Amino acid sequence: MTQKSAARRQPKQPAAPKHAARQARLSALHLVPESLGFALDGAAQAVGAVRYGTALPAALAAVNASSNAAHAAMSRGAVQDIAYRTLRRLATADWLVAKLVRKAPAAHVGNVLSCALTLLSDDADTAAYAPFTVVDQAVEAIGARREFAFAKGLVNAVLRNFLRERDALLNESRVDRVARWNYPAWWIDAVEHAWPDRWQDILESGNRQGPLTLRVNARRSTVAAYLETLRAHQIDAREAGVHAVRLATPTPVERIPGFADGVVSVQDAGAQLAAQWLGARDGMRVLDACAAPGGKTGHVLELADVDLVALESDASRAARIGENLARLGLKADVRIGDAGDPSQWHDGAAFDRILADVPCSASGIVRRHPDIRWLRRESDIAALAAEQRRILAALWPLVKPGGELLYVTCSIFPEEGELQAQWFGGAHEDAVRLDAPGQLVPVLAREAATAAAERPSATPLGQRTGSDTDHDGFFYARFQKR
Ligand SMILES: C[S@@+](CC[C@H](N)C(=O)[O-])C[C@H]1O[C@@H](n2cnc3c(N)ncnc32)[C@H](O)[C@@H]1O
Repeated sequence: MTQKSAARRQPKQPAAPKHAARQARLSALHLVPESLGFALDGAAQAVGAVRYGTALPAALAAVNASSNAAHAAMSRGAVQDIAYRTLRRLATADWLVAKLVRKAPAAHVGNVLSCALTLLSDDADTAAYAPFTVVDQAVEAIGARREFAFAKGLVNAVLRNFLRERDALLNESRVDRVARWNYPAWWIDAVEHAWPDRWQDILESGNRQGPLTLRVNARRSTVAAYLETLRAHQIDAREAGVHAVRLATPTPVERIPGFADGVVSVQDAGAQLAAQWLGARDGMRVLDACAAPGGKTGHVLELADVDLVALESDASRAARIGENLARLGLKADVRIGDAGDPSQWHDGAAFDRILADVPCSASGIVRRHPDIRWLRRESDIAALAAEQRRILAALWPLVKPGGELLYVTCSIFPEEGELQAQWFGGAHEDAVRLDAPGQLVPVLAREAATAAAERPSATPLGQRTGSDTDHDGFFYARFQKR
């Protein structure tokens, strides 16, 4: 491949690149499981599966399941890290592949190239591997698959050519809007339309790795006491909300003091506002209408002794509610059913509080789930908005007079946020809209001061929300029934 021939090809868009035309079954892999080559091969398989519509956690589980248990244990962390990095920069990587390879390569070869190019695009201070190691191991990874061994020379040449012109190529890729921002074009347009003053920061923050935030179980400890515990374990952390503590460096949960015993749970600071704003008090009857895996259910139960029904439509996900509550030593009445059809599961008794954490695009949590942007379609947003309305309309009659419903989405699209709240208020004469956090958008550090000023300073319970702003994107609206 020559410079000239590379220049002849136009870069392509990422969602369904030609090199992902068909996902082939792979031959046996002969590589050392601790090697970067083994991890690149696994990450390439996971990225390939995401291109075909599989969610990244399921794709990674399938990759691990395809190795023997010992090999999977050795490579799991590196495979995951490379797959996450690549999906955050998939459009840039695909642009580079299209630019540097004359004829679209086989799907697996293209995916190995995308993973390797992502690692080589990292700045020196954040790069996980030395460039020569990445090139060498990508070639090894391709050579270790019998059916792709012919492409070793191609992979070697593409990666070396990239390194020779790295900065110029990366600069050139930024001219392409999709390659620059690493989201589908419709997503970029939607964020720009909704947030004309801060769309670039929102997109950029979605490409950073989210922090690890913990929720301190109010029945077991306090933020101040738990920070002391962390200090004693030499773990650097800071307060990030009323019950929230953020670790300076993400740490596996097995190494987090008290996690196994339910002293803390992993939960984003933005998600922790749900239980606070729901304001459930001892003795109340509460419905968590879309409950799995039970993150917010656990928080509500940590804050008050309530009679809580945890509803979930997906039986396999519902099982996780029980697992999470067991770790916390808490109990709920878990029911399987459609929140939009109470006749399936409702016993007729009304609720003082309903938490409606409805299914949504998850556009607010892309920094933790970089696959979401590539899995969603533009048409999903209208379909999800219709589903959210169906669920809200069905839940409202179950709220007691004087009771409250808290509507929550982890979305930054107004169609799933403020526009839904306005529709709900207009469609329900007996609904009074109360104070609530409204739309929280994930922001970069330099925007944090502005965002802190915009945030409400107190919850309805008079608690501080904390001045922290490094949270995922959420929307909150609260309604009281007259
Ligand atoms: C945003 S997640 C909930 C997260 C959960 N509240 C937490 O904090 O851990 C939405 C959940 O709603 C479930 N769901 C989707 N449609 C539903 C429906 N019609 N009725 C009940 N649950 C539904 C999904 O399976 C998913 O588990």
